[in-house]
Amino acid sequence: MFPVRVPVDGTGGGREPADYPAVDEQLSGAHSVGVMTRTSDAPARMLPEPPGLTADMRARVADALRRPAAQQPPWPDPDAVARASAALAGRPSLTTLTEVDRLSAQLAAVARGEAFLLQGGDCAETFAENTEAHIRANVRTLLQMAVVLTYAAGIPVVKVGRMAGQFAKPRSSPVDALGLPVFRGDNVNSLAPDPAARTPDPARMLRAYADSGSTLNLVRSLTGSGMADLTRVHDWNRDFVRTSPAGARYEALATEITRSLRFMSACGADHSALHRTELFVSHEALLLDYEAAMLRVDESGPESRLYAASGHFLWIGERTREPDGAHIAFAELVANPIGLKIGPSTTPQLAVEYVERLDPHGVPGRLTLISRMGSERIRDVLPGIVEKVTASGHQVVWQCDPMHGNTHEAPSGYKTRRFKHIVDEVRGFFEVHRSLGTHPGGIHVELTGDDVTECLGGAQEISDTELAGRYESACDPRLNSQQSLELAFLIAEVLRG
Ligand SMILES: O=C[C@H](O)[C@H](O)COP(=O)(O)O
Ligand SMILES: C=C(OP(=O)(O)O)C(=O)O
Repeated sequence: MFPVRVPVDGTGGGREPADYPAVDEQLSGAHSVGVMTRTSDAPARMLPEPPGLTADMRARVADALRRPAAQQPPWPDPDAVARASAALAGRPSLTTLTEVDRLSAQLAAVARGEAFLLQGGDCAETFAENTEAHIRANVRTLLQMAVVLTYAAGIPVVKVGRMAGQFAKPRSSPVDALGLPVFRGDNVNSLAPDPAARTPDPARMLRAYADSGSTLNLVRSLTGSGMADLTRVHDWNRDFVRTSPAGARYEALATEITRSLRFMSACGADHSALHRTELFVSHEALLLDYEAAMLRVDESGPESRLYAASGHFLWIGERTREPDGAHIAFAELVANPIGLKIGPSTTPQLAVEYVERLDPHGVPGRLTLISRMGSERIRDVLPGIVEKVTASGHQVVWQCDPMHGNTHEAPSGYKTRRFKHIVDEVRGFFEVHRSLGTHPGGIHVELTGDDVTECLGGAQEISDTELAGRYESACDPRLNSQQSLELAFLIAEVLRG
């Protein structure tokens, strides 16, 4: 057993790191089954260990989880958390280390400048929206974008969905505009504006696990079969070009892709890669009770390896990247490739510290630095970081999240983002890398294949008064399917110079 201490921070209850007892103190009684230890003022829960955990792993996990953790829910009933964690720990892994290693190899290629990373999906997945239609639409949009980018970049595109686990959200305030406890994602509480529904309920973690499993099942099936067929995906893009108000601009590129596909077909090229693909899944490693319960040990190789079986790629968010905190320490533990969001307050020195911590062995692609600076800051802040990290010798993946630094409140009261700011941040990202001779490795976007009205502008010219029409995000505004495709075509133009 190892203890999980989940302190709450300013957004959930307020405890100082100094309040946490030393790990040895927490470990007392650690080996009795089902134990929950408590100190006078804070609960320490005991988690069942994954089979195969070595003594060294146990010590490192315990060390990580005793650290202060921001953005954790104020669970009202620690016993219920312990029960949910124990149930999760006994469930099958959602992902295998073989899959995770395959993604790592592909990210190494991105870090070397030989591939491009496309990552996208909902801001927050929800149980209600976890339908076949929604998942299909998101997968389809990612595949459509990937075809355009692959053609324009002339290198493979590694595809990663924000899906099958993106159920926990960090928030700016512990209460919402109604004075209710804020919605923290469906694996914590419910979006319904009701005090009971907003009370954190650990049983939701089991539902999140089950929903992640069913999403993954569909994703594996869709991408392994007809849906990923290149000709079919390109036909959808031709529909976009035909129907989008911006279509004329992209017609020439779409026609070039059509010709290339015809050429390949005429040559008899019928490689399986033209008919299927692999879409990996990712989420923010935010909710430590869930992530710790989903740790698994893979004993198939010469050495046992600890990995997060909740997804393929996990990232640490802007609000939880405290260097001495639990989230960074958790990321250090696992064999999965890791992403780290870096906002405009990140200094080059701090970026290098993160890189040394999270990529101690200098493995290309082990770490993806996801800049989310905002369109106004990226050209000033990113160059110093790229220069210093490059000089450190580590080969990271440089990825641009053009969403999170460009959020504002519209006069209508909706949280939104302007398409032109999103495009401008992506352009800034490419400019910075071009001027430094480094590889602009990829993009990370909140999107949906549904026809929502959450971001302003784009060729559809969504206006403030239209936001209310289909504003369906449970948290932040996403690009809709047309805006996503438009972004892909615009990036294709940039890639082709
Ligand atoms: O997705 C990112 C964050 O969870 C989100 O921007 C926080 O939103 P808030 O400021 O409404 O809490
Ligand atoms: C919370 C997120 O982003 P950030 O940590 O960059 O704010 C997110 O990508 O869901």
